[in-house]
Amino acid sequence: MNGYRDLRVALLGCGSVGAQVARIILEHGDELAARIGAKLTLSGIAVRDLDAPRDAPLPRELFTTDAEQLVLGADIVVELMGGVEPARSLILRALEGGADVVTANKALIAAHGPELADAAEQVGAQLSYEAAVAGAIPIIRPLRESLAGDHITRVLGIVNGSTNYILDRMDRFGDSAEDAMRVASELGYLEADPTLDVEGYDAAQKATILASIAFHTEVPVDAVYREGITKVTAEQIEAAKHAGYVIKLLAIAERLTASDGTDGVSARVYPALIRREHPLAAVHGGKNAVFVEADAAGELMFYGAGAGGSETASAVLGDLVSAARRHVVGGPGIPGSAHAALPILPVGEVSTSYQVMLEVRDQPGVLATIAGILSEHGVSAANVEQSVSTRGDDVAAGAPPEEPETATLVIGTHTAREADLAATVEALRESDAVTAVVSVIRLEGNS
Ligand SMILES: NC(=O)c1ccc[n+]([C@@H]2O[C@H](COP(=O)([O-])OP(=O)(O)OC[C@H]3O[C@@H](n4cnc5c(N)ncnc54)[C@H](O)[C@@H]3O)[C@@H](O)[C@H]2O)c1
Ligand SMILES: N[C@@H](CCO)C(=O)O
Ligand code: NA
Repeated sequence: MNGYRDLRVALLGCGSVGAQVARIILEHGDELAARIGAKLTLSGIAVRDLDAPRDAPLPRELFTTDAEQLVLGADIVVELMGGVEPARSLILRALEGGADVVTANKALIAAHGPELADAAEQVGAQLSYEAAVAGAIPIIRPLRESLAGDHITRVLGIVNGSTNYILDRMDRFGDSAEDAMRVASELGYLEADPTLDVEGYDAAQKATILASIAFHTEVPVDAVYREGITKVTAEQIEAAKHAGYVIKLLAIAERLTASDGTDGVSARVYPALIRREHPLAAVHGGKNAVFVEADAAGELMFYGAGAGGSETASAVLGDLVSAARRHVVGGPGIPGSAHAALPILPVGEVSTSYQVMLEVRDQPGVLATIAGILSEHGVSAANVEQSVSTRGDDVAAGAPPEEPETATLVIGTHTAREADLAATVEALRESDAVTAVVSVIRLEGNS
């Protein structure tokens, strides 16, 4: 286009997201050039197989299998291959050469974010990764820029679409965990290794990134406490519904004061109860949402598509336009920010409340014993409900009760320190009054 200088964009990877990014650059080149003040020229697309089918019609002459060479001549490198290597080495090479880098690679940023941010800062280049958390949803830039003058206290995210889809099916259609997982798999919602989704690894990577940005602190992914959804049962979902809650897999980043007065950060992922009136409870299907609490702004929620080729490409293009604008107007990239360097506190320091489902001996004195165990640990019950008794079933079946008759109790606690709650559950497990701890789930989202 006349009057505009060219900015050479090297695209690494041409899968679901990469093909859409290339398509948008080619289809909307004129409009993008007008917004940027320079023309984005795709200098090449690094692929593994030159002849593989693509999700968009793209000129074959753009493809190359030589990613290293492609990176060398680029002004901006867009990495959409995924995985740690060779993505990490290629990005380092690009940054060392002064190119700006845009990536959607959550696994890489979670594991090597500080190293890459340092490399970018050394040369005044820009490293951006809006698409790495919650896909299309603008959340990195709002945390980093729009809320830069506020004090963020907590971030609660539904940042894994496939597990949200599974839990939502169980809640809304009464699916068993196995059936919901099978449908999610058939629809292609799960990662190639579904463990990444259902055991919470993907959400933990995103929690690391959210916590690091929100609290200006390096939060290693290994420091994120993590539980997945594989132990969530249809019975738990039913009990939650009955009590006015929904179960969501949450990635939580929170400012905390530990019991010894230390100010720190907690990053954690687990399935938790959320009140059905909470905005996060209305996040259905494979959608994502991030709920942010900040001192001045109050409560904010960012909602939308956490995955999908063109949806994720939207976030990549936003970063690409921002990097390109910087080439036009000059100035260094936005540096990483880890100046607060807060300690990462263990999950035991978190304040939360538990809902515990117990199978107990159905005999006098049991409730008093359980109340005693709670109070010994400084935990108080907010509500206790006896939901089921096996006595009627045994009699109806005419079977002599070989096992002692039992009842199911659901106890909701008031807020307490996680360590005290966990110790309470252990003591309950060991008590003669309790025949089984059926399930334990935390309650989140209260102010
Ligand atoms: N798909 C989504 O909805 C989504 C959402 C958010 C973030 N992301 C992230 O975006 C990135 C890309 O995801 P995707 O869904 O497009 O993956 P994909 O598997 O569809 O595409 C990746 C492509 O990169 C190619 N590739 C891998 N290694 C390569 C190499 N060494 N040289 C050349 N090509 C190579 C693969 O052959 C493949 O075509 C990942 O980091 C992913 O985590 C994806
Ligand atoms: N497996 C991820 C893809 C998007 O990062 C999800 O289910 O949300
Ligand atoms: Na995003």
